[in-house]
Amino acid sequence: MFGGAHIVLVEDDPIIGASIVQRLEIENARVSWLRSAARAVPAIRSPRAAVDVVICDIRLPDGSGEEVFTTLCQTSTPPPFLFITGQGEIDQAVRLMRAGAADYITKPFEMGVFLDRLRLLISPRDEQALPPLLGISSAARQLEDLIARMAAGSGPVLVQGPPGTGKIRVAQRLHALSDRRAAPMAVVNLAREPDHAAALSAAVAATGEGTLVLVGAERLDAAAQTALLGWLRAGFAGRLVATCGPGLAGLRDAGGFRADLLAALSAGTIPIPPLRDRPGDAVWLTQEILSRQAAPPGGRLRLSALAEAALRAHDWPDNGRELRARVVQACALAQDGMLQPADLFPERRLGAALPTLAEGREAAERDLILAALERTRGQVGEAARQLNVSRTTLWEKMQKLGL
Ligand SMILES: Nc1ncnc2c1ncn2[C@@H]1O[C@H](COP(=O)(O)OP(=O)(O)OP(=O)(O)O)[C@@H](O)[C@H]1O
Repeated sequence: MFGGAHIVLVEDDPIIGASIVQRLEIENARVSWLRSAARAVPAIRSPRAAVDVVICDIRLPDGSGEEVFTTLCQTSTPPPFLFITGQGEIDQAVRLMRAGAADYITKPFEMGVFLDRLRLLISPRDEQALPPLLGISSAARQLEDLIARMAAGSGPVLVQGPPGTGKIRVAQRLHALSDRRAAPMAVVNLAREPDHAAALSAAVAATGEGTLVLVGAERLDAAAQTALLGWLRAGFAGRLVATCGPGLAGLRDAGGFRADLLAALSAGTIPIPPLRDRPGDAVWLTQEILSRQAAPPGGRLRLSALAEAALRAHDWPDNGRELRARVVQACALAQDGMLQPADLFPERRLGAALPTLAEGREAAERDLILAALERTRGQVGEAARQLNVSRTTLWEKMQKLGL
């Protein structure tokens, strides 16, 4: 019935808890059973696997289910909550429904009725048992819904976001969810292709009715831009998915990208926000990467509370790519089975080396360029004038710094 869905049960009564767990497991769910409010909050906030639904008793030994729900709401959009209430607690349950909880059921209940109510809360997307792609934040969930809806279409898609946010993963998910998934998916990384028009032409032929992924659309040279527009207008049988950084509109304004091609590409846009705006996803991605690392002899590494706070606070200029590199490095540095902030950010250890002059210059340039873009509301030409450099120089620096 539950197709591998991950259900969190917050229940202190050993008899009720055991009978619910047993029944849910028979129905093919994965259940995490927590017996107190104090354990429930962190387990739902930073789960090892995305949570599809939470079943929560209102009365807990160290607080109430309401406190668990409202604490989670302070930092994120929690998964659907089904509350279990006693006869006298219906007012509280109604209040929680108004605050966004999904449903409640009053004790004693028939197991069949309980399972039916639970099934309604597990969305069809989750029944496909697809693992989260970008994270568990509400922004990531909304993006995944958008990807699923776009997968049903056939027009070009532009996946736009800062470096290392997983744009190629999004393109792969679009292909995997579409009815083109049995056809080929060809990837052209423009940074590695000396002759863009020739690489595109070969990929168009190889794609057939499948998906053509164009990585780094802002690099597309003028001749290849014209050729690509021609293919799209002539009714290209496959589907084009292009990835790009946040500056494609600026490049168009500076005359470096065809406006008609950009309009055609951006009819369907998937904008990926930077990781620093989704701190919960940074913790989720860390847990994901840890769970895929070979476990050291003492057992799988755990994340200390300080390390979790450091992950949430970091700026992540290189997003998921940086996070992956830091976590892999931290696994080699960690001691006593626990990841600490200094394992993830060794450059912050006392006595760590100063940044090099080149790093310092790069950081100062980044700050100045960001300030100029903010002042000119993103107008590259005007920002270049204020910084006394040419538009091309500014554009190249923005590319290099991933702005
Ligand atoms: N949500 C994520 N889950 C797992 N890995 C991720 C995620 N986001 C980024 N990564 C990792 O970061 C790296 C970059 O991913 P990907 O190539 O898809 O990003 P991108 O946005 O296309 O990057 P760029 O624009 O810099 O080329 C990969 O190693 C990928 O595994």
